[in-house]
Amino acid sequence: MGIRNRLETLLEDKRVLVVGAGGIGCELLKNLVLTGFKKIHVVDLDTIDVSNLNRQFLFRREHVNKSKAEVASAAVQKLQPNVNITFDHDSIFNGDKFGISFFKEFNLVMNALDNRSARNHVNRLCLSAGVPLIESGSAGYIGQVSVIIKGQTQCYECTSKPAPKTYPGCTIRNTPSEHIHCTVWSKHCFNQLFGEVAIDDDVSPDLNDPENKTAEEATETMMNGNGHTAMEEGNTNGFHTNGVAAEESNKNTVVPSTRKWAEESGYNAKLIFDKLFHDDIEYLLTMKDLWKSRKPPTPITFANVTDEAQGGGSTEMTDDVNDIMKQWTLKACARVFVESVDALKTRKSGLPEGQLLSWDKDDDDAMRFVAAVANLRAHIFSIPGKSLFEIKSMAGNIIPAIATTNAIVAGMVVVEAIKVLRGRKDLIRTVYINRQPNPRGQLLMDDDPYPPRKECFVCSSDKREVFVKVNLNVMTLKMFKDKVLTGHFSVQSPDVLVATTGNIIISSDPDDDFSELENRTFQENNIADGAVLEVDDYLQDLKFSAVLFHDENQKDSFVVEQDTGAKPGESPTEEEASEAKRKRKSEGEPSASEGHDEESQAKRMRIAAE
Ligand SMILES: Nc1ncnc2c1ncn2[C@@H]1O[C@H](COP(=O)(O)OP(=O)(O)OP(=O)(O)O)[C@@H](O)[C@H]1O
Ligand SMILES: [Zn+2]
Repeated sequence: MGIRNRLETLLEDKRVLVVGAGGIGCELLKNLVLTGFKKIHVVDLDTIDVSNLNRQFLFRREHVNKSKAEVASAAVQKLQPNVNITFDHDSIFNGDKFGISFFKEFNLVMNALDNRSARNHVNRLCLSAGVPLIESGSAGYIGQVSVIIKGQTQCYECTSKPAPKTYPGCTIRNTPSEHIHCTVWSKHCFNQLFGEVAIDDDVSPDLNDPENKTAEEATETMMNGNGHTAMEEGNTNGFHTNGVAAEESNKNTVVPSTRKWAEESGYNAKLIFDKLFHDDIEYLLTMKDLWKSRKPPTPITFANVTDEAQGGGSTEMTDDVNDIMKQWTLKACARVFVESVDALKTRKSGLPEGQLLSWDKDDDDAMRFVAAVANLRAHIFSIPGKSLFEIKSMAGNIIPAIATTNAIVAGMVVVEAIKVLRGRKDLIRTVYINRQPNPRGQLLMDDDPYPPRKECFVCSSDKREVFVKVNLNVMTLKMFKDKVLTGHFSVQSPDVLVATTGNIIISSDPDDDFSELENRTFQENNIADGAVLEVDDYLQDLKFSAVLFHDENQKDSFVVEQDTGAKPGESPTEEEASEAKRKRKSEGEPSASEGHDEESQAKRMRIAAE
């Protein structure tokens, strides 16, 4: 029998699921039908955007705003009319439709997703249903394909993925040293003034900065209104401490939020300018310890920036506020600041009561505001400025999607898929697409799949444990549920009980009212250091223990260690050791263990580029 016939026979009755019909998904669906796959189901929640058309080649201009899953299915059906292709325009998180029994209907699942939580979710369902999964991803010129088979290879979560890049709050609020710190602050500033305010978005000086030994003195100054002109004028300053700082200084003064202050000032752009770039900076200067070994910031006012012709001599700078490729002069930044604050103020006031603006890199006013604010702050801290174009790419975390990388990834997915369906697990490889050929001239590299990690909290057959450091006096059960269980562990419908007492503290049943309990801290619920919580998500068929450790240094934040069973702080972990091994093996190329999501890809790109 020829190879074509053998393939036809093999694929005749195989049913496969493709999750995601974007960049990789379109390539993959085309490859599958051209290879001879006969029964394909595709799930995608999204509709087609104009920006998808340059690489998601199954879509045409007339398809914009239509379902990706539907249009992609119809397009590949045309390529091979005898293919049985079905679709769902829905999120894979929809547990009513896509539960374990749904996954069991397939011989193989292939992910073509773009986010970690959906990948985690499919990983868990495939493990539970006992269906092999092929995971893939790309970021710019690099890509990866790996096969996940329960009990035989590492699952997607055997290695923890690097957390999204975050910066210490005090660096952002007090001592920025890179332009990205100013860009992050600037996005927070947008939220403070016009958008949804997250607890981590505070832009005012941070008195809790561990370096700031003069905090008390500074707090006194602020509370008394001494030496801090704006404070003397009542609420014109709007400088507010975070809750903990206020508590620690034992002065529960209610200090108005930046938003409230801006609203009361009628969003007067020039006043906001002087508060952000002069008054708050003057205030930072009173925290003297911060500037012992750093260059202190230089406050600016709207009047002196606009009166002085700043930066006019530099060829790199422009007064043309429409030039997004060149760095604006300070004067131009001040002008954009006023224009964008005015525009955003008008848009915000036109919204129905209670609605807010949300930051989007493609929203011109929002982007111009962030670029101007970031450069003004950068100037204050003696950090070189950037063009709007550069800031947009940093602020939007943009890694360009490269159609060719997606095509190679999708090709390798099919190669591995056939091995899995032939039952040739001995042939399975993890494949990496490098940014450039390695010293041996290879652009594509492959490696043996790694065996499952014994302590993986998702796929281990015996010990599923994670260690979480939280401040038990600050973190409420609700914060734990939202930030740790959902935000970090991608758990969808958790039931949580305390191992020692058997008390249920979080319930997935919508009829249960746990609101009183959930709004209390762990400490208020008598949950102490070392407590073991049993977490159970019936939708994902996932159970693990979370051991809580009290850490005074965490506020509403947390640290997770889920690796070797070592207590928090003990290192190196087994994962780190095996990652080092992989790095050696791949001769400086990206490591196998890292995920496919934006952050880890960016990290891998850096490694590859170095
Ligand atoms: N929970 C989910 N359920 C179903 N599909 C999902 C889910 N999350 C993401 N997807 C889909 O996965 C696909 C990923 O494709 P891709 O990485 O090319 O992203 P994109 O949104 O099409 O493009 P870009 O992000 O570059 O604008 C998208 O079509 C997206 O809708
Ligand atoms: Zn695992």
